[in-house]
Amino acid sequence: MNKEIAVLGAGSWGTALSMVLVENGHQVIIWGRREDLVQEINEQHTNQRYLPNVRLPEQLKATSSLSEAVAGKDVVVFVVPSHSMRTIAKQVKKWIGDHALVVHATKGFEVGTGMRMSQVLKEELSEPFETRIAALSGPSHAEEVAQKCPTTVVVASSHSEVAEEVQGIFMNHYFRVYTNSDLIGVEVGGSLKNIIALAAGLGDGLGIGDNAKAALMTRGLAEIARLGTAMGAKPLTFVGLAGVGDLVVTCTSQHSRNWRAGYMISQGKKLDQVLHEMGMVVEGVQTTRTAYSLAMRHHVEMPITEQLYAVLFENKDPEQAVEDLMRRGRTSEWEEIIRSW
Ligand SMILES: NC(=O)C1=CN([C@@H]2O[C@H](COP(=O)(O)OP(=O)(O)OC[C@H]3O[C@@H](n4cnc5c(N)ncnc54)[C@H](O)[C@@H]3O)[C@@H](O)[C@H]2O)C=CC1
Ligand SMILES: O=C(CO)COP(=O)(O)O
Repeated sequence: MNKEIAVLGAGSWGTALSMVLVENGHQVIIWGRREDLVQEINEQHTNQRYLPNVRLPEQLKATSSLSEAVAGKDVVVFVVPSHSMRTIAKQVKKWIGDHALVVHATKGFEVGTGMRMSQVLKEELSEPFETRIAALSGPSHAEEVAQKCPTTVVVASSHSEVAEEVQGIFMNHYFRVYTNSDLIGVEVGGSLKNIIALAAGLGDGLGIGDNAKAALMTRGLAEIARLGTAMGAKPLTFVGLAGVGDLVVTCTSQHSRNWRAGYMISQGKKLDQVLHEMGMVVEGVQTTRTAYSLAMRHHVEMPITEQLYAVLFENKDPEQAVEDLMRRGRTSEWEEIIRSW
């Protein structure tokens, strides 16, 4: 059945997801902060800054009013950067109808608390949304979804009927949606892969080779799974779309902002300059900070994250970071993961 849907966040991902939803016959309104962007979407049917050279469907409406966006909607999709999730949730809670489904497609944790996005939403929206929150994640660059390239994602909720309802709303012939009951694993996998993508971009820029990149991805997955399981995730989730799937695409795609940020740092650019030049959200930077402290809180080793933290925030020489990773003490490949099962 067709739904009335609000998409909050008119960046690349919010715009691409809105296109999917319009394609599926839903009535979609996208909320953006900037009036000029809202006007561009409504009048030119483009979003040149965040999704260049894409023609948006004329049925897609945009607004800069949060109340207009969410009031009376069947589904509210949050696609704002993680740093603004709580503020936006606080602002909209008085307008979201009691019957609405809440979905988020954001990859990251709340800075300071280390909370997952569904936890932030639960805390802000409270009853009666406790059971009606789902997370959408997986290997899905907005640029390719907007071109209708075959894409698979996963929607997770602790309530299977919620995940299945969201699956039905988003799924179509080029956007295949799987369900998963492991909300923690899906959110943690989608967030932590950005750290490894940054490291992969750095490694590629330093020219450390394909063997090293395969090592970063594989050992990266091991540390993602280690922290994830310590946080309550199911290990199998990390070999699924929100784990290895998203890790592969983000470490290898030309579209990845996290990979590009790592590459630019390897060329000697300072972090501030990289973020300024990118002009888009690079979630992996703050996620590195958060994962670094979550690893301490949960007493798990995350050697790649620790080295990236030192490069990003303590001015460590990236080549030294690679050397230090290679000189770590001997260990067994599966020891820690098996211990955490
Ligand atoms: N771009 C992609 O291919 C994908 C992105 N994501 C995730 O989606 C989330 C959003 O990313 P994108 O749309 O790519 O970002 P983007 O960089 O393309 O756009 C960011 C949007 O957020 C808005 N924004 C920035 N600060 C804000 C604030 N304080 N309050 C409200 N809005 C604010 C900007 O105006 C802009 O509309 C991120 O967590 C990202 O990791 C997930 C899957 C794919
Ligand atoms: O999460 C993404 C693809 O699945 C987008 O990654 P970037 O933010 O690195 O572009």
